[in-house]
Amino acid sequence: MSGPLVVLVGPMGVGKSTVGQLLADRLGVSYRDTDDDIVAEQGRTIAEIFVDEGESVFRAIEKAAVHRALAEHDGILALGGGAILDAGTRALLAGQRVAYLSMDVEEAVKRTGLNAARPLLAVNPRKQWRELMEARRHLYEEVATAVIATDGRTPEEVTEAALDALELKEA
Ligand SMILES: Nc1ncnc2c1ncn2[C@@H]1O[C@H](COP(=O)(O)OP(=O)(O)O)[C@@H](O)[C@H]1O
Ligand SMILES: O=C(O)C1=C[C@@H](OP(=O)(O)O)[C@@H](O)[C@H](O)C1
Ligand SMILES: [Mg+2]
Repeated sequence: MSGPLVVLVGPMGVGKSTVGQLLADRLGVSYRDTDDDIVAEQGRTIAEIFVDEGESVFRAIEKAAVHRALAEHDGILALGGGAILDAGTRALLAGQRVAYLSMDVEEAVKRTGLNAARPLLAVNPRKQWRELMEARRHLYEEVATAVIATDGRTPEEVTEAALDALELKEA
């Protein structure tokens, strides 16, 4: 299978970036995060791109970054939470090992509610998160080859559960 060893998807704040790094360490492979690629390429934060140019411009930048990373990277790849909104991206994920990290709304508010770096949750995070999940849950499920619940688990415990669910052995 070409492409990343594992692609991580799931909503904002579920721990894709945190667990992605831990998984890479445990498996002895490299880690890449498409949000980091976008910030490096654009020379500005994700929040700045949203404020300056709006969500649709961000999505176009994101789509290009995700497609590039899927073609280039062979380690652990974490996507931004909305990357799966793009049908072309979902098509590229078919045939990949894709882990969907999930959580319920209370856990989401705990992790992201006060974090202004995520512009989509800046106002009324609980309601916004529910609406985002109504629109996206089926897309995460569509692309996933494994679903890992993160509620009440530490990042290390989630990493362990992911290694089990993905049937991956450590280096
Ligand atoms: N399993 C976990 N339990 C508690 N907090 C977590 C867990 N995983 C991540 N976090 C925290 O939640 C926030 C969002 O994590 P992050 O890895 O950036 O998520 P994502 O990349 O999915 O948006 C960070 O402050 C991180 O430290
Ligand atoms: O879910 C989303 O639409 C977004 C998720 C964010 O990434 P994380 O999922 O890593 O927080 C980031 O790409 C942007 O703020 C939009
Ligand atoms: Mg992230």
